[in-house]
Amino acid sequence: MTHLSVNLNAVAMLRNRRSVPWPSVTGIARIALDAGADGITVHPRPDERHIRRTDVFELVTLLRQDYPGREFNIEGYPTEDFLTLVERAAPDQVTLVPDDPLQSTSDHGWNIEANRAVLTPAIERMRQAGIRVSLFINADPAAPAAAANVGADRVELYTGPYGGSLKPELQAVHLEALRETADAARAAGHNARPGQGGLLVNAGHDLNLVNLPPLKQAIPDLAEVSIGHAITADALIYGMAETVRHYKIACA
Ligand SMILES: CC(=O)[C@@H](O)[C@H](O)COP(=O)(O)O
Ligand SMILES: NCC(=O)COP(=O)(O)O
Repeated sequence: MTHLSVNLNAVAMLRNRRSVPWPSVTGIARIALDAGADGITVHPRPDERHIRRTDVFELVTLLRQDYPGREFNIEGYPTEDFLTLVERAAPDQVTLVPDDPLQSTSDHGWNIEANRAVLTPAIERMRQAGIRVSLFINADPAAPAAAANVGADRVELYTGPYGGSLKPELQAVHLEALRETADAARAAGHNARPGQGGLLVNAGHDLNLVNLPPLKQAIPDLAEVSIGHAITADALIYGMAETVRHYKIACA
């Protein structure tokens, strides 16, 4: 089974249109968790355009008090501010993403070799705090070995090119590259940490109910998907609880 982590960025963005506290980010999180979501993901950006620092702490309190065992995943670029926020919130997982603060959304994974000096101490610091580290990577079979070498526990496949491509033949090419990268991750983990198992693989960006099943078929041992944009869009039609139940079936 693949874990479903519901990303609440888009819910926070809707709330932030006005100076009122609704839709409530923690309220929607509760509905998603009651419907069976395995975890919650947020990507607090420096300008707080959607998730605010206060949301991070309210969500961690909600999860720890009322949903023990469900996972909290925080995504972001490893600035000092971000790493301090993550240490204070103590999520289960941090996903390091190479986003420029001005970027409108995530559109690529790490060039790990070129960013070794940024990543190695950040990963070590997060692991010292007892937080699992995942690195956001492109569909590139060389990336998982590099991720294992800088100490990451997992990789998250950037699925934007796959999820966003509307031509089936192009989508098939992207899917094959994702499959090859997941194969490389299993091998990379074994090589970097003999006896401790492969590097687990997460995936996210522009996944939805149509493109998730073929991804699951290509990568049956996919550990986790984090999905926000499509879940929020589907929730406008079906409601959050019903939408989460549909995605849980796709993750089974
Ligand atoms: C890291 C990642 O894949 C992103 O999907 C991100 O969480 C989305 O960020 P925005 O919601 O700000 O577009
Ligand atoms: N890590 C990807 C994520 O959290 C959500 O991406 P999207 O579904 O909003 O594109």
